Amino acid sequence: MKILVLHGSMFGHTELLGNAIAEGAKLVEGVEVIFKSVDETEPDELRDAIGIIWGSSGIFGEPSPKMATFLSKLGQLWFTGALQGKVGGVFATASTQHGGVENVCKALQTPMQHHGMVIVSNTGPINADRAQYGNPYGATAVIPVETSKEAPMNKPNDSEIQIAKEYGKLVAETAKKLHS
Ligand SMILES: Cc1cc2nc3c(=O)[nH]c(=O)nc-3n(C[C@H](O)[C@H](O)[C@H](O)COP(=O)(O)O)c2cc1C
Repeated sequence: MKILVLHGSMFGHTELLGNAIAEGAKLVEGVEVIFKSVDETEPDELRDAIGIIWGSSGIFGEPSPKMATFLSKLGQLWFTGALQGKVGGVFATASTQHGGVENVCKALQTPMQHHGMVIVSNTGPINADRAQYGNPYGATAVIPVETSKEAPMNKPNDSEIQIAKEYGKLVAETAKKLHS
């Protein structure tokens, strides 16, 4: 039972969040998790996955060009109904609190709906962490831009990583329930 976690990260930030999602999905017994960039992914690789989680950085409030290019290659999969019934989830990063991270999630869900996928909300225990860092649409992180090119890369905070792990696990569990 394969779960694909695919990122359209341009500078590495979204890749870190995607890695946490993949780590969470790996906690589900019997599930094989593949984590990679969309530009290293051929559309046919999606055919035998039971769950697909894809994510992107926000570029002016929309998914990155890398992600958009990948989505534009999925026409044949739509035409053949290849993704219908698969379980889906999304993730996104941006650098500012109101910089469009929710919009990016919604924009990443729309193609999943066109493909007939079953989208999993990012739900869990209602605690202080989720109240501040949770996002019903998917796993997200707001990561400030580095102050210079030499500065070390900023990362999602511990709460964002933890919620992302829980989301990866939830999507994988849901996919396993629906497909076993
Ligand atoms: C051209 C460009 C446009 C961006 N637009 C936004 C934006 O609208 N809102 C925001 O909060 N961050 C914006 N960002 C910041 C990125 O979304 C943020 O740094 C993200 O974490 C980068 O992820 P990545 O390293 O995985 O590509 C933009 C960055 C670039 C380069």
